[in-house]
Amino acid sequence: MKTFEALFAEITQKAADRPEGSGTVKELDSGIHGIGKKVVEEAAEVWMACEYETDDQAAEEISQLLYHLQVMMVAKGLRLEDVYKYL
Ligand SMILES: N=c1c2ncn([C@@H]3O[C@H](COP(=O)(O)OP(=O)(O)OP(=O)(O)O)[C@@H](O)[C@H]3O)c2ncn1[C@@H]1O[C@H](COP(=O)(O)O)[C@@H](O)[C@H]1O
Repeated sequence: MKTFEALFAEITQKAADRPEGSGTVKELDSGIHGIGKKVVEEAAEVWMACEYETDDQAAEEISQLLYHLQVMMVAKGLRLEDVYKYL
C-alpha cells in the first residue's frame, strides 16, 4: 500500500523526469491556477462524498484531494517538512 511520503516522492520524480503520458506532468503544466482548480474541485467532491456517499467513496475522494495537494506542493517547490512543521 502506498504511503503519503511514497506518493510525494513519486510525484517529485515525475516532475523531474517528465515521462510521456504522465497525468502529473500535465497537471503541473496547467500551473498554480490549474492545480488550484483541481484542489477546490476535489475538496468539494470530498465534502459531497462524506455527506452522501459510502465510506469507501469518501476515502477515494480524500485520496484524490491529497494527490492534488501534493502536486500543488511540488509546483510550489514545497517539501513535506515545510508542511509537517505546522502539523
Ligand atoms: N493518486 C493519484 C491520483 N489521484 C487523483 N488523480 C488524478 O485526479 C483525477 C481525479 O479526478 P476525478 O475523479 O474528479 O475525475 P475527472 O475530473 O474526470 O479527472 P480529469 O478529467 O480532471 O483528469 C484522476 O483522473 C487523475 O487524473 C491522480 N493521478 C495520479 N495519482 C498517482 O500519482 C502517481 C503518478 O501518476 P502519473 O503522473 O499519472 O503517472 C501514480 O502513483 C498515480 O497512482
